Amino acid sequence: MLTTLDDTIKDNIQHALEEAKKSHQSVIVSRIKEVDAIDPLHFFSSGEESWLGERFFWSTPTDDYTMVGLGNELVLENHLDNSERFREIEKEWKRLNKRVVSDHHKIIGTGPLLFGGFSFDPLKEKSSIWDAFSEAKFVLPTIMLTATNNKSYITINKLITPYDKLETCIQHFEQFVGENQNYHLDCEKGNEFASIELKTTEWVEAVQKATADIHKNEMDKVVLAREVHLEFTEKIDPYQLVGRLQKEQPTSFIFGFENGMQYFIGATPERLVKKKENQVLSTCLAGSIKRGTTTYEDNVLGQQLLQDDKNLNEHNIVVKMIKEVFKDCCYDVEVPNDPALLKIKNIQHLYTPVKGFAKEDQTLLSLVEKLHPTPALGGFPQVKAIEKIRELEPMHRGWYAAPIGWLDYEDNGEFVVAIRSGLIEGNKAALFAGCGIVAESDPKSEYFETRIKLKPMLSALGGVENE
Ligand SMILES: C=C(O[C@H]1C=CC=C(C(=O)O)[C@@H]1O)C(=O)O
Ligand SMILES: [Mg+2]
Repeated sequence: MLTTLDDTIKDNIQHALEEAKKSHQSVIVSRIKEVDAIDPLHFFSSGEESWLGERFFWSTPTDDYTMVGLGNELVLENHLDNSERFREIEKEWKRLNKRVVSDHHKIIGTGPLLFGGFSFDPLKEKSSIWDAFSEAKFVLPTIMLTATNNKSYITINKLITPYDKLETCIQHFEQFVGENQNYHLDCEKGNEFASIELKTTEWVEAVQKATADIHKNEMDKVVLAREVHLEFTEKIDPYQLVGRLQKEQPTSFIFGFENGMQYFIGATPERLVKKKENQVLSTCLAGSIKRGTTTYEDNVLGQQLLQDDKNLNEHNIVVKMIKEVFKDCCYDVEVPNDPALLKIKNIQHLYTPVKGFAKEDQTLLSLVEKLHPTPALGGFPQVKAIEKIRELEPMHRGWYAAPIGWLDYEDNGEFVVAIRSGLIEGNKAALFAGCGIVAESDPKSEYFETRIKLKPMLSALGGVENE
C-alpha cells in the first residue's frame, strides 16, 4: 500500500524509541499516506486472514467518513462503573505520546485514533451472550483505511514500548509496503434461518407495568427493549452483512466491531454526539411511524407523526434533556423549536438537531458520559428510568443502545447509539429493538414498532419478517 518507506518515518521511530526508553512509557508512531481509491468493504475483507476478530467498520450517512480498522495494535479496556469507565479511557488515551508522520496536511479521521464503545448499563447483571464485552473497550488499529472527500488514506500505527528494537519497528511499517488488493465481493443472499422471539409476553407485560408506573408519576418515560434470536443454516459473514446494510440503509451510520468470534453490527440513524474542534452536534431522535407504500400515504403518515401528542411527548422529553446538557457544556446552543421528519428505509422519526460550541473544559468523552443514556434509549428522569429497565426489561442490553464510535488524539470524533443492531456469532444472531414508553403508550402498537425497528437487520441478514 505504501510505495516506499522514507527516512522521516525511520527518524521518527528512532526518536520515539529514545523517548519511550527515557520516559519508561509507550509512544505511538503513526504513518499516514494518501493512496489510490480502495473499496472499504474489500479492505475489511482483506483483514480476514491476519486479523480475524480484530476489525472494525464505520461509515456515516453523509458519506463524509468511512473507516475500516484491521488489527488491535493497542486495546484500552475496563470494567468500571458509570462515569469512571469513560474517564479511564480518556486518561489512558491522553497519557500515550503520539508522533505522526504524514505526506499531506493532516485530515481528520486519519492518524492515531481509537474506535470502540461502551455497555449500556454496567450495573445490570451480565448474561452469557455479552460475556466477552467489557463496560468500555477501544482499539487503536494496526492499519486503517479512511475514505473521505473522495480520497483514501492509509494509517499504520505502531505502539513503541521501551523494550522494542529499532529493526522490528521498522519492519512493522515495511510489511505493508507494496501490498496488492484482490478481493471478491459476493453479496448474494440465500442463508435460510429460523427465528425465535424471546419473552414476548413478558415484554408486553413490562410495557403495561411501565405505563402504570408512569400514571403513578414514578417517571415520565422509559425505553423498553426486546430480543429476537435467529439461527441460520450457514455461518453469517460480517463482510456481506456490512455490505448489505450499507446498500440498504444509506441514510444510517453503519458500524461493525469484531470482538473475538463475535461481531456487533448495526445501522443506526441516531447520532449521540459529534465533535469537530470545538463544534458539537447531537441529534434528538424519538417518536416513530411506519413508511407508507405510496408517496401520498407516506406524507399522510409523516404529517400524522408531526401532530401526534404521544410521539411529540416521547420526542420532547429527549430534546429537553439534550438541550440542558448542551446549555451546561456549550455556548451558542441552537435548537429548532419544532421537530422535523427523518425518513429512513423502514421508518420515519421525529428529529431535532442540537448544535453548540464546547466550553474549554469539555471533551468528547465527557459529553458522551453526560448524554448517555438520553431519554431516547433510557428514559426520564434518567436514574429512575435505568432502574426500571433493570427491573422490567426481560433481556440484557450489553452494547445495544449504548455509545459506539471513534475519537482521535485532538479530541475530534463521533459517537452514535448502537440501535437497529445485532450480535452475531457463527450462524447465530441476536437482534434488539426498543421503544419509548410514555403515559399514552399502547403495548400492541409498541410491539408493532419494535418489529419495524428489527427490519434493517433482518433484511440485511437475508429475510424480512412477515407482518
Ligand atoms: C430504542 C430504539 O429506538 C429509539 C430511537 C428512535 C425512536 C424511538 C421510539 O420512537 O421509540 C426510540 O426511542 C430502537 O430502535 O431500538
Ligand atoms: Mg416510539
